[in-house]
Amino acid sequence: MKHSETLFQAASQHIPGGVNSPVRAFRGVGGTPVFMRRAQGPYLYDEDYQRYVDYVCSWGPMILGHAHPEVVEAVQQAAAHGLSFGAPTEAETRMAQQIKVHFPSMELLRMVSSGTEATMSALRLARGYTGRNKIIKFQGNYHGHVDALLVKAGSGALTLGNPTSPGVPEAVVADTITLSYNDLDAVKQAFAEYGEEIAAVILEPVAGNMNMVPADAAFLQGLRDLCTRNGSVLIFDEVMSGFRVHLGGAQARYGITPDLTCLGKVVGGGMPVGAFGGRREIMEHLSPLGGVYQAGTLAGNPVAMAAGLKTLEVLSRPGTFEALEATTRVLADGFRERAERAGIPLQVTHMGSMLGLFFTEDGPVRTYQQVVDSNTARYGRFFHGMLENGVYLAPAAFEASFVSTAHDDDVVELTLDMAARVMQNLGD
Ligand SMILES: Cc1ncc(COP(=O)(O)O)c(C=O)c1O
Ligand SMILES: N[C@H](C=O)CCC(=O)O
Repeated sequence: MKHSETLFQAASQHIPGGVNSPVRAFRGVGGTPVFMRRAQGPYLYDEDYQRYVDYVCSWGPMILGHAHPEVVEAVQQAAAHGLSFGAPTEAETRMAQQIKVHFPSMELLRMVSSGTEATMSALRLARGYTGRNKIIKFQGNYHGHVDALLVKAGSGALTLGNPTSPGVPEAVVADTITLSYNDLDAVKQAFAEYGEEIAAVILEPVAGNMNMVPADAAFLQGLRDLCTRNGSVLIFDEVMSGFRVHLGGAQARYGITPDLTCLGKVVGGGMPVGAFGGRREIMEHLSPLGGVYQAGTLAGNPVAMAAGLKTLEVLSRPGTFEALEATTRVLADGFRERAERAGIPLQVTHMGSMLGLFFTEDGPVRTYQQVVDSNTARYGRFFHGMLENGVYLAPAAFEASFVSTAHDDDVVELTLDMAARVMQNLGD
């Protein structure tokens, strides 16, 4: 950690908290963030030449593992033809077509440069389309740092104790109604009170920013029905769950179709990309067809499209997703079994290639309250024990873990051996 410590001190002189995104600062688990110098397959290598099995996967995007040779080659080829044109390219159409193969509900879609842009734009569009202002979101869900959605948010906002951010004017969040995840009665009540004023309901259909909590199918179906009945737009934020819980995201997994979908992470293959799209009738309200303005200098960037397209192509090969899901299941079962043997109460959630670890007896975990009541101090000790043994988990108790196609049986076995070792000395 010697070099990481020096680098962190230097970074802290110039960058707030020494990091360009807060959860990286390790405040959720204590200690000094590990500075990485390279990554390959399932491994990260730090500045002190330590190797780690990586379950952060850059917070989701690296679904094929790091520096996948086909993706790197595609990026190199695209870069050699120019980094950005600010004009349309054929690759953008191919990307839209490729996404629609898996997400047919996205009849029209637009590329942006981050998940935050995707949710921000979807929200504006929903409001422009309905002519209404109020929106419903859920506690512990995180949709990027969009002002109107930084209310009782998950991820770093929750970890760092600022789920509702200072700097967001009250007027901006006056129309944000925040409810409990998986609590359909609360949503029914809100619709009973505000029905005709509600522009949109936005949620993570599999929440990955309060660790990993799947929505109940009845909850999602209930939201679908309420939105349809009240003329509100149902937005699935699948920035994280897209291509992760199923190639077609949570909407394919649950068989419930939203009006708008937000994507990010995997769709960019490690490059800064997001996308939003949905019903044609709604999407046609976007400029230049309609009046709802949305734009981006680097939107549809050719190098990013190349990375995303190749990632989706490799991921779509027969058997690839199924194998990834099977690996995740072995890992989840293994964590459960090792914890049981060590007498440590642990709840494990998993779906597709996402996984959640909660140190609590209170399962299955379905609510925000269960998440925040879990033993986060113990998670911190587990995190550091695993780190010392060469396994890099999320440096915060409120983040999901991710598996890639590069995580093979040996890597999983090694991870579970280390987990068994660390659980021997985990304390209370
Ligand atoms: C579900 C979800 N939505 C939106 C975002 C925002 O994406 P980005 O960080 O690319 O802006 C994230 C991650 O940060 C996310 O997990
Ligand atoms: N949970 C966040 C996104 O999914 C983590 C990424 C970040 O905030 O840096």
